[in-house]
Amino acid sequence: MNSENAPLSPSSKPLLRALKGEAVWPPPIWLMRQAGRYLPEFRAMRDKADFLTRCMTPDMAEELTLQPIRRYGMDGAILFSDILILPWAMGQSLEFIEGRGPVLGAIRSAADLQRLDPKRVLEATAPVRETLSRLSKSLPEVTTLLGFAGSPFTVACYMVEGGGSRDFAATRQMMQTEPMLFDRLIETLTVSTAEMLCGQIEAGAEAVMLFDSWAGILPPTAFRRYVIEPTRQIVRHIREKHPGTPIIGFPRLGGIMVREYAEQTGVNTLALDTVADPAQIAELVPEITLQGNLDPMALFSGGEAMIREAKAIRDALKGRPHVFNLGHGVMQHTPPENVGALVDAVRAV
Ligand SMILES: Cc1c2[nH]c(c1CCC(=O)O)Cc1[nH]c(c(CCC(=O)O)c1C)Cc1[nH]c(c(CCC(=O)O)c1C)Cc1[nH]c(c(C)c1CCC(=O)O)C2
Repeated sequence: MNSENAPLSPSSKPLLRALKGEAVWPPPIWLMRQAGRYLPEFRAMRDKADFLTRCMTPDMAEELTLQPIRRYGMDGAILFSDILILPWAMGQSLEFIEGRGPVLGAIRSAADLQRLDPKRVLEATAPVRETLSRLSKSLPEVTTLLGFAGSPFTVACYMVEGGGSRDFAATRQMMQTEPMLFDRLIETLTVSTAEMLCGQIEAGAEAVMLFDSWAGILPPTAFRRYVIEPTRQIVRHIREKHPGTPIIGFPRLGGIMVREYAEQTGVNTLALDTVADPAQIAELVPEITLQGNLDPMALFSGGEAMIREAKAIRDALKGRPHVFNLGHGVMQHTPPENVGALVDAVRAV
């Protein structure tokens, strides 16, 4: 067999190479929430089934994962699922309500926590692994398949609050008044998240991402205890079983604390939020891969300003391992053509 039709080795995937620490130029690109309501083909599927059904039906989840790959040829395909699948799999009630977001049966006491059953997780998430295993066959050869989970702290925020919140007051109060209960919740989530991510890797995920969307609401001592330490444990557990699989950490709005996070958790890649200055962070953290961090509003608005901002980020990180992405998810009414223009701009050399 000559080299032209030899099967591609994993290292010929630009995103995987960048996640493993190589400065690939131009940087590979994928976007958080690239499968979403801004795509007409996504909205068409939405009328067919509720969100949980779409996540837990391999046919649908596979199709939804593939939609942005077909349209834009992204370098990464992120599994269509949600961070709240984990509490749901443990037995917490979960509903996604139009215009309101997720609604869960709030965990406020030891008895509430006791009712959850982490032993159910493996079986309840079997369809997710089936989706990944189908995707590893249906994706283009150059595309990297990404699994993910929420980080224990962010998932705990939704579990305690019973949904989204402006300030997650009930969660922060539980940390103060019932630290043993909150610690137990975090420990339960840490173990289950590590196991779930290993399962995703065994089913075909080539890298995994930990979303810690609310890390930035914590003071430093709590950030170390509830963000850095659980992440470190999850990374250690995954490394023991799957030493070569890259792990992306996203401690959103972590500010200067991202330095300790990058030094101490062992993640391969630090995902930057919209507020982070890429050049400054590059100075601050060890030589790991950086991911990010265009403002989703720049993508929403498009035009020359978007292209200028995207190129400034790309050029600021030139020479260093970088994965182009947003600083947070794609906004709901983003014009799909702006996403195409962004991909072209990032790839134009
Ligand atoms: C906090 C959080 C959640 N989910 C997620 C986070 C972390 C990232 C972040 O900070 O945004 C992560 C997530 N959610 C979803 C994905 C799938 C893959 C992708 O990025 O394309 C991923 C990686 C699908 C989704 N998750 C959700 C949708 C929309 C539901 C629908 O289409 O009916 C999608 C496509 C619902 C969801 N899920 C969640 C909320 C708060 C909501 C409601 C808000 C909203 O509707 O946008 C919890």
